[in-house]
Amino acid sequence: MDILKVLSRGIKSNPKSRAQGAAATAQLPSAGALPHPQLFHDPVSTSSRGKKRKRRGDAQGDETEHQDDDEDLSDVDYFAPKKPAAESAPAAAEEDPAPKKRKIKLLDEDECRQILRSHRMKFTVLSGLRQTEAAEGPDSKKDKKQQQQQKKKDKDKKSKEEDTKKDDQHKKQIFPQPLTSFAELRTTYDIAPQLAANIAAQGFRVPTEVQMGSLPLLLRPATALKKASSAAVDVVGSSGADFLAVAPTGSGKTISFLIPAIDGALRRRADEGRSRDEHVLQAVVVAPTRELASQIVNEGRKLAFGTGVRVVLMKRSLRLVAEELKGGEESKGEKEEESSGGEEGSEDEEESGEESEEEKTGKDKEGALKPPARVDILVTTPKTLLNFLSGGKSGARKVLPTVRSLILDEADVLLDPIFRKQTMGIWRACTHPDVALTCWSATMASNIEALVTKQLEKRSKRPDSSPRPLIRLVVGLKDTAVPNVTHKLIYTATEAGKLLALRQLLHPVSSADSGPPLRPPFLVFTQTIERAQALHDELKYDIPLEAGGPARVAVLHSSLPDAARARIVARFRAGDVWVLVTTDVLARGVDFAGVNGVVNYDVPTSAAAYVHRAGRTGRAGRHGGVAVTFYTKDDIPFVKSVANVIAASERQAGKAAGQGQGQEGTAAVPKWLLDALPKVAKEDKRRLKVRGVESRRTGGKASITTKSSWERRREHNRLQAIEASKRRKRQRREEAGKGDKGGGGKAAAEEEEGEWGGLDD
Ligand SMILES: Nc1ncnc2c1ncn2[C@@H]1O[C@H](COP(=O)(O)OP(=O)(O)OP(=O)(O)O)[C@@H](O)[C@H]1O
Repeated sequence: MDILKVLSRGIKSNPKSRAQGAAATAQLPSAGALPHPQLFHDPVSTSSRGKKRKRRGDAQGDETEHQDDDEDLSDVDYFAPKKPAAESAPAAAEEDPAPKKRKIKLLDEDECRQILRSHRMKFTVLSGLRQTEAAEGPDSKKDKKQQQQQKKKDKDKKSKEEDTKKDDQHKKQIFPQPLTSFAELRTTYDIAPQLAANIAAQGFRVPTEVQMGSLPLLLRPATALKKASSAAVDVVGSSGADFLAVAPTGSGKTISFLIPAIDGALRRRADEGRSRDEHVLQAVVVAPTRELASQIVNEGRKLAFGTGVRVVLMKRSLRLVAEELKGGEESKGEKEEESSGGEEGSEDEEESGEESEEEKTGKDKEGALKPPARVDILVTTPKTLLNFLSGGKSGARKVLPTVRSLILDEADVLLDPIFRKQTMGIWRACTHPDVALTCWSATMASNIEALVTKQLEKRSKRPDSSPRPLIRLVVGLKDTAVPNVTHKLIYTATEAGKLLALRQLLHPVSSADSGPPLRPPFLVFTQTIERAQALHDELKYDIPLEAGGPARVAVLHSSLPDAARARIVARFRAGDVWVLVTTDVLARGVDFAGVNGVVNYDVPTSAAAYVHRAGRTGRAGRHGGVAVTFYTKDDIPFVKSVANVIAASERQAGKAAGQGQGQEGTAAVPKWLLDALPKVAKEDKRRLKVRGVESRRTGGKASITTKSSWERRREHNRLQAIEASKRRKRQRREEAGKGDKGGGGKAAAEEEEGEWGGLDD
């Protein structure tokens, strides 16, 4: 078979297979209209509401039901019909008229409980309830008894584990109001009309689970908990809460933190009587990579359009309004500790050399210091902001006393040793006594939760701070599942075999070999930058020139300059790049809506890494995304955690792992394999997370190739020469055929084109 035919699959449509292709394409994440974004809709008894809720996927049914809900709660549907941004966000809506007093209909606690259960949302108060123990319900006596016994036992033992156990006694479940439609943001939670209009302009039909759960509590905690009977209510009602959300990848966490941040900035501007031109830094959003930070800025600007709230990306050249600390207000050790970089092996954001001198120094051409930037919401990577706060080599250390909200997106990695010192440095610089912390991720290890709890408790002991509980929302299974994605685990005996298997997957010789091909666009993850570069070198000649050639394959990693990274992301978003080879730098947060496939060329180094990488496809409820993971015998000791995530995801999706012979079920990881894979020792897990598979770091296995680069170049040049010669011949025949009455030249050209023929789906 002509290899070029195979490689060019999926490029040009073939009329014969067009109809067939259309049906298949409709299943792809990159195709079709905005899907139903809610992941869970379990049937529960809803007698009090008088309606049985439909299962997930029945978008029409859900919509009707939500519209009915809306009728109860509001007279205006702000979110339908969908209009273009400019139309639906008119300037007239800019000023917030005094909200009319209207009677808000809230759900009772039982109704809240049912809706939250149906969508698999669970709220737990993790800390901050000590002050209100007296007000607790029937369980409080039991809790107290247990506490006393525990106190006795623990008198002399002050280990961390015991602290955690003690904290467990304070965990309480609560049932706040869920947001059943976006219209409620205006009618019940009273957000500004312009902000509501901007949300409407996004065209979302229903809120996702994390939006249902978090928005009421973060916007108006007192309203959200008005009907709740827990002890947390009083505390939250008076001073709000710190918040930790664990929800699946692609479930809309970004707008869940941006809406309250913009609303908070608007409210304080009104309360303080400031004009639209006076900007005070109110919120800081920290994200681990520049790509994610830029994406958040874009989302923020869409939501803040016309409100006067400025959402700004932190750059080295940016000067913020900050308070300088006088000497002695902090220890030297602390300063040194915080300004140190990330750990070895981390794919964090190194400063790259593409900034101009002006940008680096923050001075203009005449050498004068630029005025401070006008910012309400700052989005930053940890190191860029910390560099500013630590004042460079000679400057004084600074703090940000006006910040009222610190938002950690991908909080578990920001609080992991890779970024911990930098993140903690930023947190310490937010010195307002009532600064609220919110943490967001699809994965959250218990040690990270414990760290947050401990830090918040420390802060709450400061004389000027008011008591605030820490509330956690978990949507679905904590840490372990990537619903909505089809998983494949593929074994190859050798590293070289892996490359062949990848090619097979991208360009299968026949569908019987490896199932349906992955369709562009897809992301391919490797363990190291070197391997990403090497794999890119291998794959770039795989796409024929007629289909775009090497430009269709790109590589992105943290050693590239900012501008190059931004360009590649833009080309991938635009569909110009089909295969993007990358490292874990793109594993978290980035939202490429149409990614059809994720290939873990190298096994992810932890279960969490798998969840985030696989979660680049199947976003916002989209179906049809595929996550393929290759493993070799070097990976076998570490594959169990990945296999466990896959098995949990498939259980959620209702796929069976066959038990015995002939009952293999439909699972990517059959039960026999799951049982056979060795358990990973804690120490191995830790080492793997930091360094990856050791054999891939240096030596023969670190490189990726089946041929030498000289051989590859020679092969590529040979193919190009053949193509050029064919083109020349074709042109000659066409020219000759112009005088030919029977059009023989054209026929010959068609015949020759037929050699390609395979651009058929
Ligand atoms: N209610 C909604 N309906 C439909 N699409 C939505 C809704 N909310 C957000 N989206 C879209 O879902 C996509 C994923 O959102 P987002 O990037 O916020 O996910 P995330 O939960 O932060 O994912 P990750 O954990 O990977 O960072 C975005 O394209 C966003 O525009």
